[in-house]
Amino acid sequence: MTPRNPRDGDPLDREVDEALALANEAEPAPEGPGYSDEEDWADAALNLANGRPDRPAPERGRDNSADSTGTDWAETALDLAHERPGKRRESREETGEDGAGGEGGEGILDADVYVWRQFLGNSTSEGTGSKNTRSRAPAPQTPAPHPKRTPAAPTSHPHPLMDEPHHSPTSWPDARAIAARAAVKEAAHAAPVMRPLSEALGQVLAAPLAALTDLPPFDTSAMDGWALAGPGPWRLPTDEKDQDHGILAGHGEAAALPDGHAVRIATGARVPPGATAVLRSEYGTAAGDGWLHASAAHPVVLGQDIRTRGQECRSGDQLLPAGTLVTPAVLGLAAAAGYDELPTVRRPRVEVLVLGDELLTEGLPHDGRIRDALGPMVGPWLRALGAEVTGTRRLADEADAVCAAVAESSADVVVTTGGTAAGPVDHVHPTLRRLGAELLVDGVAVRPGHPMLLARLAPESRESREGRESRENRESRENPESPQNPEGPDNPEKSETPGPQTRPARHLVGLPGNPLAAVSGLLTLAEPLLRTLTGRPAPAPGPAPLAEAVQGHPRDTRLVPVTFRQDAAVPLRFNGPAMLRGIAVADGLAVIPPGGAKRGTEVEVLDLPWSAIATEQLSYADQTRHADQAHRTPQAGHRTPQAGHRTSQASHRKDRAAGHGDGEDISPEEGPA
Ligand SMILES: Nc1nc2c(c(=O)[nH]1)N[C@H]1C(S)=C(S)[C@@H](COP(=O)(O)OP(=O)(O)OC[C@H]3O[C@@H](n4cnc5c(N)ncnc54)[C@H](O)[C@@H]3O)O[C@H]1N2
Ligand code: MOO
Repeated sequence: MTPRNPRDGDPLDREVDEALALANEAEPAPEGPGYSDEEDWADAALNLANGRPDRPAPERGRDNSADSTGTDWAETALDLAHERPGKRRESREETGEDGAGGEGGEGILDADVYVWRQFLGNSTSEGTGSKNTRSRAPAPQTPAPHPKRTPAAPTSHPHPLMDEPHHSPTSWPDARAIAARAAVKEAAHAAPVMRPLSEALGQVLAAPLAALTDLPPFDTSAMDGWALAGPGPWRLPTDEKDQDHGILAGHGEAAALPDGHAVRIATGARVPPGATAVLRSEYGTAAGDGWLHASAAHPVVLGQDIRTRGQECRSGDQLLPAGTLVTPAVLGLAAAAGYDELPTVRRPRVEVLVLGDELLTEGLPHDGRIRDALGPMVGPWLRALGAEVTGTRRLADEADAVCAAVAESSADVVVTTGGTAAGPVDHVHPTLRRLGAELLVDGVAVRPGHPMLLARLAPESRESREGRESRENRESRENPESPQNPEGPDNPEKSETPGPQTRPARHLVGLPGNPLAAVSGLLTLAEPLLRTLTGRPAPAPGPAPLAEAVQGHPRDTRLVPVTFRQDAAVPLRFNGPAMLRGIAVADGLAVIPPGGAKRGTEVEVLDLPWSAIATEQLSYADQTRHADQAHRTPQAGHRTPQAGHRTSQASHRKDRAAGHGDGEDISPEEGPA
């Protein structure tokens, strides 16, 4: 049996996570990151906590004969933590080691001390000077058990990966890159969907938008005034109607204007042939003698206030590349350029499976049961990421039920919540094994959310598809009113179920059950996966300076909810893995590298995809109005989507930051610790 990775499933790691959250809340964080002088003791504390040796005994000066009673091994961690930096540095140099994590740049975790203090009743135990410490330390290879807390031993903690080759979590950047690449083939095979403009908001252009007309399509007047021919003064028409209104917008071509003549014209009206300029009404005087005079202050310039045909674009010009998000402005431009419908990227169909017997769908928590916080949250977020959420189903913690639900799902992407860890009813790993799925990412070095996973499922088998289809047909015959989604019309769109040939594989994103960990999984794995499947551009990198230092995990990336104030990212409290209070008032998730980040450090901030939700909702309203209109696939010869052209959408961060700068945002200090 391969020894378990000490980082997998260690309860102490969870304590560290909680402590990180609390440490951020309790005291102002010291100016991080790095705390390079203290790297050793943090490693030592973690190593001992994880029941593994920290340093070879001679270098550490441990006395192997020391008695290993009770709290010794824990005290040792604390003792190491209290060592003087100079001493530690010396020890590091002596050993030539680079820290236990092997990833470099590891930093101290004040939170580690916090955890240890909690275990030890907030005391550091008597006589724990740097020298005494070493002589009292137990043999590092055989840490004595703590009376209250036994360091995890390989055999005491079954983990689904124990029987597999050495498994280490994927780094956070790698996990995102893998997720972004995972469905490239599927994205390339998906046929575009033609949508009427009224249903295209929030979709992504599957093909470049080429102008179907010149814009403006003819020479138009930019102002209300007179169309003029040649130099003035100009003779005005004698016809009463022409004197009153002249040429109005929305009419066919007017009669040619002879040289030296003028005629009233409205903004947007077609300029008559022969006109050389437009004179604004406020710059000219029609004295009543049949002549128009330009005011001396505004001499007429050739072509003034005429918008010439094709000024904005010529027919055939590319206005927008494929991959552009259809915003209200894009709808307007497309309409102006002659479009009635747009080729859009087919939205990936996503089914959400919420696992957990303890979950309630209504009312207050009782009898050890809690409200399902993920069911209401994950679907809308997935829609904001461009998915067509076909349904959110709650499943019992029952292996066969979970396996059947995943196997039979017709969705392109199955998103599960909970059950990713190694508990007795955590059925995600066993299900994936049973289904022969390929694990692309199995655990990520990120806090919270480290048990998250991404798998490639075999395409739905023919038997499974036929069984499902006949069941669905039967159900819809029996109850034609009932939506397929048991939660109601999660999405009113007509389903864009493609043929099996366009869905060569399906994917599964396993989100951890802790709610903030699930959000972390959404942004780490689901966002890049769906970005590829929806043809959306990668978000523009949006670094922001940290308003205060943030403690780091020694090896893992941390994602910390932040709000923006005067362009700086202010870390929010209540950022523990099981908490949603921080993220609920956040503008984004700051990416804190292993070891932490100092105040002022520019860190990446992941946008939370709720600005897109607004467009989804608008789209929803429009869709209900146009429910009778079927989606059509493009006719032969219609423009086909082209890969590779992606524009990055403007980041809203600056705007949001400006908004928060006015002092009306929610204070990150609000609420009790
Ligand atoms: N032995 C180990 N235990 C745990 C590990 C580990 O590595 N080894 N990792 C911990 C971490 S970190 C996380 S995160 C969780 C992930 O656990 P699961 O994905 O298996 O999720 P559950 O055990 O089902 O639930 C965890 C937690 O979250 C609550 N939960 C679940 N679903 C919901 C929901 N829809 N709404 C609200 N809350 C939910 C659940 O009640 C649990 O409290 O595992 C740790 N354990
Ligand atoms: O720490 Mo878990 O990764 O709670 O998310």
